[in-house]
Amino acid sequence: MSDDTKVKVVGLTKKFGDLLVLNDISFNVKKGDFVCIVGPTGCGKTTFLNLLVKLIEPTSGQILIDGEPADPKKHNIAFVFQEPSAYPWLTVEENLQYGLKIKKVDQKTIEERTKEIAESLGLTEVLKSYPRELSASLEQRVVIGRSFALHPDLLLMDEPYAQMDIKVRYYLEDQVIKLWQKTGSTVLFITHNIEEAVYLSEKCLILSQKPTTIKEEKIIDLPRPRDIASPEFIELREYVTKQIKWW
Ligand SMILES: Nc1ncnc2c1ncn2[C@@H]1O[C@H](COP(=O)(O)OP(=O)(O)OP(=O)(O)O)[C@@H](O)[C@H]1O
Repeated sequence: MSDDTKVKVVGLTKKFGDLLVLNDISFNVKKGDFVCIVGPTGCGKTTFLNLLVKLIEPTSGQILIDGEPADPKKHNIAFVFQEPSAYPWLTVEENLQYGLKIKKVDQKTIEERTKEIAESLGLTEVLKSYPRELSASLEQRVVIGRSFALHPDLLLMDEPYAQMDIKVRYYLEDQVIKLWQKTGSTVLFITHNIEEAVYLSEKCLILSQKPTTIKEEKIIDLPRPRDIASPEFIELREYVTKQIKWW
């Protein structure tokens, strides 16, 4: 495996009973890449992330991170799922610092990261609040902040902005790009929103209907910052939409 491969997926197959969901999928993700996974509803996008973090086991095939079987205990992975899942017994500040304390990061770095993340995600005013005192959208920002704070090697995001209004979503899309540019993390981002995928990614992995295979790996070679109203952007957005064709 070449040195610049972060994630290597080999012959990955997942069945639930008789239902064949992922059908012998293979692909590589380069270190530092930003890949969006798009595809029809129910094609197995979340199943793929669940396999990656070992919530479930594959029927066959494997996922390697840095050449070794994926293991969230060993690899520096952070994830944000669709439903907000801040730790309810901790304040916002304690949530942001949770992973850093487990990793025994020094106190000065913890304080610097907390300040920076709280400012960039608009959480400074609520640092002493508990998740139950926040809206779902604000709670999701806490979860996003908790994962950003770790400066993970691999950041997995499953429709993280689905519940946000459009202004907040645009703002948070720019924040994830900033984090990615600053830390060099590899990002795998699942979304239903094709505009979001073309705005964020260096590559769109387009999945087929079940039994799911990779329909295309589409390179998104637009300069940044991207302009969603430019003809080049619209052309790519329409191309990816046509490839998915779930209607
Ligand atoms: N634990 C499970 N047991 C049985 N079937 C499952 C299980 N988890 C997922 N499935 C089925 O596997 C298929 C893929 O589900 P998955 O949630 O991964 O799709 P998805 O692409 O993320 O969907 P969406 O676009 O709606 O978010 C679906 O048909 C789903 O019903």
